[in-house]
Amino acid sequence: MKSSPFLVPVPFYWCDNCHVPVMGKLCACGGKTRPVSVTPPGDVRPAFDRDRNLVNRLFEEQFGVPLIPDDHIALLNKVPDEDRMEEIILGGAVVCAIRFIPSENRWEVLPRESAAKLTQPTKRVIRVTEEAASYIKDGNSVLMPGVVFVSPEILVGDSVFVMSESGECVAVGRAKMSYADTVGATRGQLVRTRRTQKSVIDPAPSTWEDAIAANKGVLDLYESKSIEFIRDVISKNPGLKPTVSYSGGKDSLVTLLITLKAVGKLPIIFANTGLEFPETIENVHIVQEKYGLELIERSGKEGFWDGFEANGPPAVDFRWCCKACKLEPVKRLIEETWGEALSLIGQRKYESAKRMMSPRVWRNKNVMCQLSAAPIQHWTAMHDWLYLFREQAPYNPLYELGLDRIGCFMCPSSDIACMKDIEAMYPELWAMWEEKLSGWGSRNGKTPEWAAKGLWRVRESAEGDTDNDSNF
Ligand SMILES: Nc1ncnc2c1ncn2[C@@H]1O[C@H](COP(=O)(O)OS(=O)(=O)O)[C@@H](OP(=O)(O)O)[C@H]1O
Repeated sequence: MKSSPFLVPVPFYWCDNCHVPVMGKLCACGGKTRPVSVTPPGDVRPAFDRDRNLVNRLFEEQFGVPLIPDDHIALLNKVPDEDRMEEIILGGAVVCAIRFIPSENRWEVLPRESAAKLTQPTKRVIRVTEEAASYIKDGNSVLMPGVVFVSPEILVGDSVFVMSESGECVAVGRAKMSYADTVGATRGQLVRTRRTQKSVIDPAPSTWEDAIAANKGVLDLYESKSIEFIRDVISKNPGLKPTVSYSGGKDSLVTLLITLKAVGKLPIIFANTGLEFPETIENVHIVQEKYGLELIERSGKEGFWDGFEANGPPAVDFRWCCKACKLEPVKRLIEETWGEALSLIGQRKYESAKRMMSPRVWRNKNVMCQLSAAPIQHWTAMHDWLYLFREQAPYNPLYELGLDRIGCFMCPSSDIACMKDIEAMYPELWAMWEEKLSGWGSRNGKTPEWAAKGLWRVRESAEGDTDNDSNF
């Protein structure tokens, strides 16, 4: 049997003294940390204001109260699901997950018992006697005998909190009966409880400054290892022009900052696909100016629209676009300018199964003139963010607007939840894309749903060199 590439342990811990995440077994305070159990790959990241507002709004709609206290830091962990699902981590425990249901165009909260240690739900609550509570804590369903209170808004299928009369949350689960069904009922299964991992929670306030201080040793170590790697790969390849591939994303920004410390200024290469968000273009220029760097930009716009006419829109399983808009322009640029180059790239192993298996130094078969190297291959997104906060780096503001990955605005690898956000934030850009999709669709026998419902994102029968995860 093939083992999961994600069996690599996630270095994600919590310090109960400092009330912050620590990316190692020892906190800078000297205390030992405890591991936090998150779903692999565990590329945990901070919840920014927009993420916090979304979680609070959803929790309030379902359970009557917001979840995240203003003075607590919150983290997100993207987990595999039909579309988008995120674990929400507070106080060193996963307190709930939110998942997007594309067919219903809505989010749902899947709570865990630990959420009730942070906030007291007022909606979708069931109260049971202490005797029933001890039975339910053993993993049993909630049966009508023993139930003393049912919130009136409960419908069949709703997620609910099951509380004891003394106020302890004894289980979470899905209602099998509505409130109306329970009126006068003395029998029946009211809730099928969900087994969730019992986790320790440390519900105390803290700040990102506290987290940066707690991670000092870890960040210094990761930085010095990456510096060592950069110096080593450059010295082993003296004939190659060293450069940094900068995309306007957080990983390439970390890579750039570390490169500056390792060897000073190098030219940055930006392949402008013509499908970038305005904030990304602006970020590339801000970074170039702030660090006084030579920016070498190439456009991949023509390649994209020519490819679109010939192939139709790119799909998750047919990403011809990376080759056309990024690899080809960069290949030409390197061949024309230096012949061959070494590019430091913001690739990390926690980003995808393919990247988990990738070597740290490689050549893409489509760009043989470029030797690629990943100084931050072993970093998680949390390392990135703590480092960027510590260095007060000018990161792309799109991350604060709810995007966790920066790339082309209509990347087929984005989930529907993300595309809905982008459509709302950039209506004109999205309308242009839908028009192009509909035009190509009607010329090629596609139904209107193909364009409108995101069906274009998957093309099962595609063949050829699609360079799906471009390994830039
Ligand atoms: N357009 C463009 N121009 C210059 N450099 C780029 C570009 N796209 C990707 N990269 C480099 O590849 C790193 C990983 O990028 P991504 O995972 O976002 O994209 S890709 O799938 O590799 O195309 C990426 O780091 P981050 O984007 O910060 O993750 C860059 O170092």
